[in-house]
Amino acid sequence: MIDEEATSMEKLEKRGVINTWIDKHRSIYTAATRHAFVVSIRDGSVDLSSFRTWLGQDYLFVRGFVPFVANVLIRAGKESGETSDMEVVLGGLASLNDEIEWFKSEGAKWDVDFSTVVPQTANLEYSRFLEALMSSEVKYSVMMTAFWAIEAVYQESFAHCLEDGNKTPTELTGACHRWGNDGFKQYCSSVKNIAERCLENASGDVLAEAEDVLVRVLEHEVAFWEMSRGG
Ligand SMILES: Cc1ncc(CNC=O)c(N)n1
Repeated sequence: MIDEEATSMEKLEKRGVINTWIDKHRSIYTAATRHAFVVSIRDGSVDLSSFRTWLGQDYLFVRGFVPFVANVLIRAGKESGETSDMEVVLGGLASLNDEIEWFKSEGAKWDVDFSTVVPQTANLEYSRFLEALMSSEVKYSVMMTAFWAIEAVYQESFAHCLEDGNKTPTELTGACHRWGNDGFKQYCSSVKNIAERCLENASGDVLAEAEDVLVRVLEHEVAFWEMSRGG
């Protein structure tokens, strides 16, 4: 092999398989991270009834996401060769504890009574998908890829609402900071590194499954944002 080829292959490898998949599925990735609802928060045109719908549905989602993350934590403790995996996931679980409290105070602020919120189809379908991922048959690397994608969509979306030139209404910056802050970005990057490390040793079949799961997360995220349109 000529040197030039070796160098470019090395570069390709270092880029990581997740970035390669994101490039390959760029349109759905952009649809998930730059949805009209998110863009409307950033440009200040957001309809408050849409925000309230999202808030109620996301509260229900997060309650279902906790057992999923707890499952990831258990798998990290059992199956990962690296002790730090468990610490990263535990950090995520701890922030979900704060997050539920945040949702409650936000619910009171926007007069959304969570006890009467009914999960919509997109939410139920997303929960069912998470349930399926908790099966012991799903490989740790696949689960970790899904976990990263779920977190990364929110990080990328809400960070966009805080970028230069935003007109995000002050009363919505709390939500944006929750997922758009640098600590959450760092945490997503740690989860991505774990997923990448696991995928390095994965078989072709497992890689194909992880890629499929990544795309399905993005589709569920788009459908989730879409619920806010109903107001
Ligand atoms: C639908 C959805 N996807 C991802 C997140 C972010 N993770 C935890 O909060 C979220 N809250 N909701």
